[in-house]
Amino acid sequence: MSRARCTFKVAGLDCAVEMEQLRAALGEAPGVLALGFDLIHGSMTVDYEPEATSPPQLLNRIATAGMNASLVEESVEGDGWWRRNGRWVATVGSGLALLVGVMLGSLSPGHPVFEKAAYLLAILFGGYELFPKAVRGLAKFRFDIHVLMTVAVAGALILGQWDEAATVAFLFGLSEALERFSLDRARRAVRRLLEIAPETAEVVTSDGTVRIVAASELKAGDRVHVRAGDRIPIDGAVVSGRSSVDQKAITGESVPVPREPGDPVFAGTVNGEGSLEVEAAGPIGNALISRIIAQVRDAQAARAPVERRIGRFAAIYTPVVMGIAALIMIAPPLVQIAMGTPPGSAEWGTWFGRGLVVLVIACPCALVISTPVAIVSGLTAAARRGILVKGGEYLEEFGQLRVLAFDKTGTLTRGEPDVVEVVSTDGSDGEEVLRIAAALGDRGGHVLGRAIARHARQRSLTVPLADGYRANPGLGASGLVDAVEYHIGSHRFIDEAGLCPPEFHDRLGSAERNAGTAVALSTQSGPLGWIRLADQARPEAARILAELNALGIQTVMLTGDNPPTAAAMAQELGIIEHRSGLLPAEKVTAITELDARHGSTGMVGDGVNDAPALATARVSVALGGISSGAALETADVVLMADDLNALPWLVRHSRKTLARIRQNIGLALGTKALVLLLAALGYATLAMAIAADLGTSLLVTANALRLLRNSSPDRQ
Ligand SMILES: Nc1ncnc2c1ncn2[C@@H]1O[C@H](COP(=O)(O)OP(=O)(O)OP(=O)(O)O)[C@@H](O)[C@H]1O
Ligand SMILES: [Zn+2]
Repeated sequence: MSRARCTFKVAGLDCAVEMEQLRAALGEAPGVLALGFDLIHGSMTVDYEPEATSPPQLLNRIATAGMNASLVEESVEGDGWWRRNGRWVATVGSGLALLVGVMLGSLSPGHPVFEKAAYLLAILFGGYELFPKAVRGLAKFRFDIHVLMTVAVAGALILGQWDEAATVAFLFGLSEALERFSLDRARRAVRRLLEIAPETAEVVTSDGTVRIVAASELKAGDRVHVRAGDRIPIDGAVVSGRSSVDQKAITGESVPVPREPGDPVFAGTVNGEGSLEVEAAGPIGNALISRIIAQVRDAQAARAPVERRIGRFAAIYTPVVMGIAALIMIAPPLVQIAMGTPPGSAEWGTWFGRGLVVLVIACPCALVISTPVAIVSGLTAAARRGILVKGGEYLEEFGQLRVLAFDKTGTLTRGEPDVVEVVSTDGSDGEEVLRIAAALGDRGGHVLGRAIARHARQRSLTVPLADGYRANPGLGASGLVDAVEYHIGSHRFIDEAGLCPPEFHDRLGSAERNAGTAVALSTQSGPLGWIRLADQARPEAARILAELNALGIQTVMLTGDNPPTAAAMAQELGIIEHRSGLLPAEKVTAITELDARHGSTGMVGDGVNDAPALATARVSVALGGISSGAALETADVVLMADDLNALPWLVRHSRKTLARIRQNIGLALGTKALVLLLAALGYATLAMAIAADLGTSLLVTANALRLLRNSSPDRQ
């Protein structure tokens, strides 16, 4: 069981009452081991089992107790030198004792007592964690790895094979130590993300002097001075200065973004050529980088389906092999007896020994440990490239993806449409159409509406206020301006409302064949005109779609936009399949149908209109996690950068992760089969069996950890 500690700053924690409330909320929570309070600084430390809970879950519990807290600090393995190093000390001790035992055994006169004492020491050191675990397992009638290995050690002792028993105990201790080490290594790699944020900050005080403060002490409103070339210590907004900032730490892309007063900046990113003054948005615990790390940690804690499958397999495999071992121990001597050998001279010892070897082979170590290491390494490598994958299951799903559906506006296009034409049915210059459309656009959050409102202001029109705004997702919106009811939306919208007379229908139809999206404006009595807006394809979109196709992934565009616009955009992007005029519910049907026809279908979208379709897809992907907090919370996969570049890498990376897992399973099972064969033929010793297991464990773990290197962020 591992132990971790984190520290929370709790608002209003200054007397015993709050302390008791927190005790009540957290004391009995799963995975919580101990609570500590510091009333002077208003902070609380929680010791917990990282397998059972996580800081975000703890934060939720604190929130349900009605208190507001933020994460200040966490350390993965609890403190204490022994806790971190005890296992290694014991393993080294066991190895040394084993060595002494072997040397004493090879001396010609022999010192049986000292020799046995040395082996006993090796057994105790090697098994100091193993034996108690076995006892606990047995008490619950659970025949796990620990029981297996303990039986093997005890069996060897019964046979008088002290050296074998000591070797088994030592090697098992070593493999457990290595297993923890590799998992910790993969997990800690995430911490390096946090470590990129500086520990101290220069705070500008009200009298203009600069004070050095620990980054963990910063709070909302603090003015922080960031020198040229330094890392930014906190999330916030630039209040003075001009510079460019390298956001690679978060987005994985090192294209500097220009920053000036009003622009947001993030902890851990690197300030460029100019110095900046930044107003902190909140404590470091709420910073984007901290939230990313919390998400990655949660993702690491969740078991991927492939891990569960292997767990289920091991749960069958282990007892089956135990049964075979028992059979090998008893059956051949019984056969000998049946053939007439007197029971006393049947070869009990030989077969007991062979059975023990099989028992050790039953240990599914290599099989069980390699997969979590691969998944955790895979998630971490992705996070280091600015790709947040919310769990091993999505990595697995991405590796098997057949179809990727894309929303159009804001995903394949920039999502910043410009008004290119305003047409009024009364033949005027369309200012009235624009004013009313802008009034409605001001009310809703729709990209097109906002673009119309922006355009009206650029033309210095006064935009009236609209009342009673109602959105009709995927179609349009309605509202009152100066007590008159207006409808704005797609051609389909006014057609279905019966507000599209034939002559207007034809004119609008031919306007729609031009580039862009035409949005019609109408009253209850008929259409007033339309506004055509053009959005540009993202510069990287066509290239990325081609790359995905080359990887064997079919790309589909799903849009609520009208057919001619959609067709033109599809042609420009080289996307083969597209479906247009879809309402949100029809996008859901499209996803279900694609999934049934072609296999695993994922979707990339902005989550506003597409939330139902995104939820239906096997994996949902959101872009621009750095600019939209909502994306960070809802999508299964978040590309922190606001572009599509990470997608092909993620496909290759997920496939690589799955391939590593498959290689590892093959290697582990292959070795086991080989040793089993040798054991059946009587060629394998106990120590050989466990050494093979350890060797395979090492190999597969190293193979899994190699995925971490896949993140070398400079390749684009
Ligand atoms: N609030 C609105 N104001 C104006 N037009 C709207 C509004 N809502 C929907 N529409 C119309 O309905 C069409 C489809 O709606 P919407 O863009 O919301 O769907 P979508 O599927 O998200 O589109 P896309 O695939 O382009 O992102 C738009 O092209 C527009 O003509
Ligand atoms: Zn019409």
